[in-house]
Amino acid sequence: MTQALRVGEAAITTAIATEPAVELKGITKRFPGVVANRDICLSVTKGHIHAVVGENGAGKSTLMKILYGMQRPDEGEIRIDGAVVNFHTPGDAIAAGIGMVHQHFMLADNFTVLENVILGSEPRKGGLAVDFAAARRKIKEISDAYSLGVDPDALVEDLGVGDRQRVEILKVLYRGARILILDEPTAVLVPHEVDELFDNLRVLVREGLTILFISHKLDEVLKVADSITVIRRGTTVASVDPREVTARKLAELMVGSELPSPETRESTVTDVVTLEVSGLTMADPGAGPVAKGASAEELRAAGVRLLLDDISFTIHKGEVLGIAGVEGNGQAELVEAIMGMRAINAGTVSLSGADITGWSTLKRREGGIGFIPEDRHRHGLLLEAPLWENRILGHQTREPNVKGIWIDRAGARKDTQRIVEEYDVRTPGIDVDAAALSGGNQQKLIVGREMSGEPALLIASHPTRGVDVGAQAAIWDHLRNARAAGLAVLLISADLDELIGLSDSLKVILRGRIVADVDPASVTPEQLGSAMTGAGEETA
Ligand SMILES: Nc1ncnc2c1ncn2[C@@H]1O[C@H](COP(=O)(O)OP(=O)(O)OP(=O)(O)O)[C@@H](O)[C@H]1O
Repeated sequence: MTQALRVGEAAITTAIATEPAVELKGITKRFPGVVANRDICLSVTKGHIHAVVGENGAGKSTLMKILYGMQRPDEGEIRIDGAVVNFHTPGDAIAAGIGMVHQHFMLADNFTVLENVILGSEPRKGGLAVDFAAARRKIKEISDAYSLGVDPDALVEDLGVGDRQRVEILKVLYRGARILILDEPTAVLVPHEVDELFDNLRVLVREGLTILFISHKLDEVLKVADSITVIRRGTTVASVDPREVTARKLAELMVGSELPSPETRESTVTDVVTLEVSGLTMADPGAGPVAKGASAEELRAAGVRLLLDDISFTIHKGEVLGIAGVEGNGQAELVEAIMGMRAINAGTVSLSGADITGWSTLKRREGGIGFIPEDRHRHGLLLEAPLWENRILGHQTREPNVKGIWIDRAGARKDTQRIVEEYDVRTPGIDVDAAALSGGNQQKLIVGREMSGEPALLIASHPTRGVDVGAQAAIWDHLRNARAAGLAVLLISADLDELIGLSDSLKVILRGRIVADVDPASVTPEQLGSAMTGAGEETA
C-alpha cells in the first residue's frame, strides 16, 4: 500500500492538503423582503481554520445555519469532502460530521461535564442503562487527544467561561464532528482565554479537523485564521490570505469603503454627580433567608455568599465609568440592582441627588435612566413584535410614544424610522418583526432607543456585542457625543479595548467586590485581563 502510494507521492500529498472539507456553491437564501445570502461561494481546505467576516446583517449566521441544517437554502449546493449533501435538520449535518458551538453555551449548570456531554446522545434501548464508564473513557480520550484538559467529573457551575467553551467543543467532538462551526467564539473570553482557545483550535486542525468561525474581531481573525471569506450584503466579496491583509483593509473590504480614523479622547467629566451607589449588597438567594437590613459585613460574618459585596461609586455628568470583570462576577446583579430589577439587602442608589432605592424599574427609566441590557432577547426586545412596537417597549409613558394618555402610533413610527436611519439599522422596514433582524441590527435598534429622550444616565451592558466594526465605531461615536453633552454612562463590557477606549474611570469587579481601580489611559488589555482574574488582588 505504502509502496503503491509512493508513486507520485508529492502529487498525492498536495491533493490531500488542498482538498476542500466544505464547499458552498451558489448558495441563495431569501427571507420576506431580504436576500440574506446571494450566490455565496466558499471553500474551506481540510485542516484549515477558516474565518467568515462581514458587517451586521451580511448573512454570516444564515450561511452557517444552512451548513448546519437549521435552514434550507433556496438555491445552491453544499459539498462535504467532495460529496453533495442535502441537510434537512441539524441531525443530518451532525451525521455528516459537522458540529456547531453556539455563542451562548447550552450547558446545564448543575450537571457534571460528563452528564452534559452525553445528554441526548446516548440512546437507551430497551431500558438499558447508560454506560457511564465508557462515556468517561471516551471523554478522557478526546480531551487528551486534543489537549482540551476537560475533567469529566467537574460540575459545570464550577467552571469558568473558557472551560465551558472547551466542554462545548468536546461535546461536538464526542458526537463525531470533523468540521466545527464556531459562532463568535471569543466574544465572551478575556485575552488569555482567547490565546488558550486559539491553542486548542490549532491542535484540532493539526489533528485533521476543519474549523469555520464567525468573528467581528479582526485582529484575532488575522492571528488565527488560515484563510478568510468576506461577506458583504449577502454575497462573497473576497477570499483573502490573512498574511496579505491588515485589519483595516479587512474592515474596508467588509464595509466597501474607507473607515473613518478614530478620534482622540478629551475629558468631559464634570463635578456634578449623576449616579451615586453606596454600600450596595446582595446576598445569594441560594443562601436562604437572611436577616433583614443586615450589612455586608454582618452577612459575611454569618457565612452568607454575597453576589454584591458593599459596592460604592459615583458617576458624574459627562463621565463613563467602566466595570471590567470576568462574566459572572456580579456585573449582571449590579446592573439589575441599579435598575430596580432585583432586591438588594443593603445600600442605596441615588440619581441626580434623589434617592431612588425604592423606585420601580419603570419609574427609574422615567427618571432618566436608559438601559441597554445584556440579554437583548429577554430584556431588550419583543422578538415577535414589529420594530416600531419595540420602540415603545420600556418607554410606554414617554414621548414620542404617547400623546395625553394614548399611545401615539404615528409618533412611535416616525421615531423608529429616525433610529433606523441614525443608527443604520439594516431592515426592510419598521413593520418587520424584530426576530427578522440580524443580531447586530437588533442591538443597534436597542442602543438607538435607549439613547433617545436624552437620558441622564445610561447603563450599557455590552453595548456593541455582536455588532461589526463599522457599527461599533458608530455606537462609540454616539456614546462619546452624548457624554460630551452630559450623559453619565455605566459601561459593562467583555470587550477590553472598548472598556479602555471609552471609560474615563475603570473599576474591576471580582466575586461581587470592586477589587481594583485602574487608569484607562495607561492600562493594557493584558494587565486588565489579569486584574480581572484576581492576579495582584492583594495589592490592588
Ligand atoms: N428568520 C429570518 N426572517 C427574516 N429575515 C431574516 C431571518 N434571519 C435573518 N434574516 C435577515 O437576513 C439577513 C442576514 O442576517 P444574518 O443573521 O445572517 O446576518 P449576520 O451576518 O449573521 O449578522 P450579525 O453579525 O449581525 O449577526 C439580515 O438582513 C436579516 O435581517
